Amino acid sequence: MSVGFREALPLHNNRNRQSCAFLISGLNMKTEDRGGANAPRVRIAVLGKINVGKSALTVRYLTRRFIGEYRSNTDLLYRQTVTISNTPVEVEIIDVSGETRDVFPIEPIQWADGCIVVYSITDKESFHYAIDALQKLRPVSSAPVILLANKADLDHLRQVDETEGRNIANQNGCPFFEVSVAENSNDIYQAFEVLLNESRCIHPNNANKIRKFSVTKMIGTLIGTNNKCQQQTQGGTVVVCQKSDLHRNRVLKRRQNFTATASL
Ligand SMILES: Nc1nc2c(ncn2[C@@H]2O[C@H](COP(=O)(O)OP(=O)(O)OP(=O)(O)O)[C@@H](O)[C@H]2O)c(=O)[nH]1
Repeated sequence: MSVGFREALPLHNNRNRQSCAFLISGLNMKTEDRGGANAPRVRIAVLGKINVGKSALTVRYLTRRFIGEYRSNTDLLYRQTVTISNTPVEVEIIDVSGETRDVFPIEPIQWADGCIVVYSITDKESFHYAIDALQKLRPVSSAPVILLANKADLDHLRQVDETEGRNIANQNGCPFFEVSVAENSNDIYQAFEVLLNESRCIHPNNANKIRKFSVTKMIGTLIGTNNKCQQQTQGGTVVVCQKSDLHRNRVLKRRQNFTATASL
């Protein structure tokens, strides 16, 4: 069950409202290995408490695969080109680690054109974390935000009702999605589409040079132990950077000791 930006736009951003509605009505997005020259770039930050499924969500969206067992303790930057309404868009997604976060992650939020705040329906604390994040976001960023409840497949362990999540989203003027990354909910893709469309509407001229990627190799990077700063592949990239790079290159910082096992 989800609420789209068309409903949320009046509370959220009046600029480009008509064009956003047009784009949303024509949702047709798929991940691609490459895009055209001068594709616009949209940057997304994925926030949330530890263990809510931020990494699994990001990888699911980019690869259609579910990362089942892994651990991570730093932020990751993913790059991929997707097609939205027949237009290639270079997407950068920062997966903000919840593990070592003792202060609110302002840097990735200010870097991003749009934010996804994630909580787990099985973890009430993660819901409170998400509420707190939504409140702290607004003073530091005007970027579009969506609230995403994950692990809907674990209904028997549910601690947060869907209506609670939707009410908080409504109060904050943002779309709400309840999904199961493990089960490949269609709402996962709709959530990204809605956010990317809205973010692109706000930043229509952020054209950048295109990169080429390989999703398969990106997964290899996730599973492997390569610590190079950047893994450029045929279809996708995972970037490992230092925090100090954030201001210099508008590229995000990153984590170590990342191990993963991909399952389809
Ligand atoms: N049952 C179920 N498990 C999930 C789902 N999404 C993620 N998981 C599991 O939840 C655990 C945490 O997922 P991660 O993606 O590492 O969570 P995270 O928020 O990125 O965690 P940090 O990076 O440590 O902040 C993993 O064991 C995943 O397999 C889901 O939709 N359903």
